[in-house]
Amino acid sequence: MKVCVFGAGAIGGHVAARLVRGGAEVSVVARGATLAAIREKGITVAARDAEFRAEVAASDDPAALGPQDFVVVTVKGHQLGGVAEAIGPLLRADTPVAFVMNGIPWWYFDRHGGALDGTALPALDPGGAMRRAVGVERTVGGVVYSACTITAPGRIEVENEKSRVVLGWPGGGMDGRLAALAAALEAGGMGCPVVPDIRREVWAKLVSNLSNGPLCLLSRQGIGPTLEDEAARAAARAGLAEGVAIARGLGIVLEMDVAARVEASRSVAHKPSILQDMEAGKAIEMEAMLVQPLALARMAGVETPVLDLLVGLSRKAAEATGQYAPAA
Ligand SMILES: NC(=O)C1=CN([C@@H]2O[C@H](COP(=O)(O)OP(=O)(O)OC[C@H]3O[C@@H](n4cnc5c(N)ncnc54)[C@H](OP(=O)(O)O)[C@@H]3O)[C@@H](O)[C@H]2O)C=CC1
Ligand SMILES: CC(C)(CO)C(=O)C(=O)O
Repeated sequence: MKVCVFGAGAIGGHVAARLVRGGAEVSVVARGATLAAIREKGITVAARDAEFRAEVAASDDPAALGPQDFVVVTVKGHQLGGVAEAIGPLLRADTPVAFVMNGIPWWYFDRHGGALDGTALPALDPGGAMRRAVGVERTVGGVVYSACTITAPGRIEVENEKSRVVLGWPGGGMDGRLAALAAALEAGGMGCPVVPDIRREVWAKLVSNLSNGPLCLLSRQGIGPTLEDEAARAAARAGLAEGVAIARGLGIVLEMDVAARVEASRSVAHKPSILQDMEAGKAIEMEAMLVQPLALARMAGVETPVLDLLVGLSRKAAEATGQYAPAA
């Protein structure tokens, strides 16, 4: 199976290396120092279960990699415009494209059903560029649980015990292509359940990003250290509860013990990717992960005073340093 991972950063590098271990023929679209390092010495993953190196074909030009059986996109939300421009040469008529990223995906209301079916989210897909370049027919939703940090170009450290990517077609269902990708990831040591309702998975993870992410941006510390503070834990519980309420307003009922989830997060030292980007002086992935969920809350008539404050202050902090990234 020929798979291309578009964006070989922390998550993309980890996924690509697991796919190699699982027997897939893997290439990556990468650039700059990451591309040079991967060409020279492959991708190194240091995880709890194994430390290993994986060789992949790498290029900054998708045309050099050619048509694929599957493409996995793992860039930051505000980098999708560049992907839409470049992805064409990787696609045959039937190549599925999985978007394995945090936040509300650009396709969220496609194949959604009901009154909101087909609602476009221009802040996540300006001008409909991704809809034109990829389209919903071949789009697969993805949610990733893997706490990754790049410690040198091409080297990724993974903090959590066992990583997993959850995949699902926006309209539900399963087919051989998804099964083959999932099997390769599983064989490489990364869990990969395929689920009938990927939007539920989006929200099940997003509620944590929404509450912990801004708190860590404001404290400039990892999740566990931030949650040592009792007031931060109270805010995290309130933020999580508001996230669950937004999901419910959109028709997704999450069975979640918010207090238990906050307690469990106290043992996670990881600095969320948005904090890693803030510290590195890079653009911060705020639109898909923080801003759009609150826009959807307004759409669903759900009030979110705690998240409004947390996200509002985080946005101000990012704007003050020129790191607020609207969609590309
Ligand atoms: N890191 C983590 O622990 C987790 C991250 N996530 C989510 O996963 C997604 C990916 O995050 P993460 O891996 O951390 O991000 P990274 O910034 O580490 O990786 C993205 C990579 O894509 C590259 N890229 C972007 N656009 C292009 C392009 N047009 N051509 C070539 N390369 C490109 C970037 O290059 P460059 O650096 O030059 O921009 C970068 O190397 C995000 O949605 C994030 O929220 C989810 C769970 C955990
Ligand atoms: C913090 C983590 C690993 C999950 O909550 C994440 O999604 C991120 O770093 O962006």
